Amino acid sequence: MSAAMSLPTNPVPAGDIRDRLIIGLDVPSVDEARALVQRIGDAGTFYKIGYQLAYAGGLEFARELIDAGKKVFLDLKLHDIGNTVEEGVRSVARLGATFLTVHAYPQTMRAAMAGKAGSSLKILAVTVLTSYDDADLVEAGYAPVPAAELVARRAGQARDLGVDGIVCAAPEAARVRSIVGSDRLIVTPGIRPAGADAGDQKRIVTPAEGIRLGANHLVVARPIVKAADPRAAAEAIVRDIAAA
Ligand SMILES: O=c1ccn([C@@H]2O[C@H](COP(=O)(O)O)[C@@H](O)[C@H]2O)c(=O)[nH]1
Repeated sequence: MSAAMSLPTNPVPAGDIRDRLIIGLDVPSVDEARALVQRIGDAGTFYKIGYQLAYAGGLEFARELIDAGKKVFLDLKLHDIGNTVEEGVRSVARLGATFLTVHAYPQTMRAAMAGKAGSSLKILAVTVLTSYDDADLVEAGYAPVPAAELVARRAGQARDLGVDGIVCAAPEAARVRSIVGSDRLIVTPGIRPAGADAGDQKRIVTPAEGIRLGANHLVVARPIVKAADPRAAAEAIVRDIAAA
C-alpha cells in the first residue's frame, strides 16, 4: 500500500500539551468549581462545563474562566428541533467557548453548524454516550446494533456535514479517525487512570491508551474532581499523555 493510501495519521495538536486534557467541572456550584480551578492552578488549561454546573450558574462562570485565559468546553449536548438548536448555538457562540456538544443526529448537527457560522466555536457531535453498551442501545429502542457500528455511522454523517469534531469512546477512536480523517477532532470521555473506578462508564481506557488510539483531547472528571489532590491527579494524567 502506498503512503498516500494509508490511513490518516493522528494529528497532534500544536501548542500546550496540557490542552489535551479537558477537566470536567462536575461539581454542584460555581464556588466549588472556582475553588477546584484554583487548586489545580496551571496544571489545568481546558475545562468542561456540563449539566450539573451549567444549570447552577456555570455559563456565567464560563466567562470568568475564559477571561482568566482558560479554554472552555460547554458540554450541553443539545438536541431539539432545528430552529431551536440553531438559535441556541448562536447564543452559545457569543460566550467565547472553544467547544460545544450536540447529539449526532443529522438535523441537529446541520442546525448547529448554521448557528455557529462566523464564530470560532467548534461543534462536537456526541455519537454514542460512553456509558452505553450494545444492551443499552437495545433498551433505548434501537434495532440490535453494536455501539461501535452506530458510532461509525454517526461519525460519517458528522464528517459529511462538516462538523468540527466527534465525541466517542476511545476504543472506537481509531476507526473514527479512519472515517473522519486528520482534520477533525476526536474527543474521548471514559478515561480512567490505571486502577481508577469506572463508575458508570462502560467503554474505558487509560489516558495513554486514549492518546495512542487517536484522541486529540481526553475528558476526565471524577478521577480529578474527587481526588485528594486534584492538581497532582491532573499532572499525572498530563505526564501519561506526554509519554503515550
Ligand atoms: O459520551 C459521553 C459524553 C460526555 N461525557 C461527559 O464526560 C465526563 C466524564 O466524566 P467522568 O467522571 O470522567 O466519567 C462527564 O461530564 C460526562 O457528562 C461522557 O462521559 N460520555
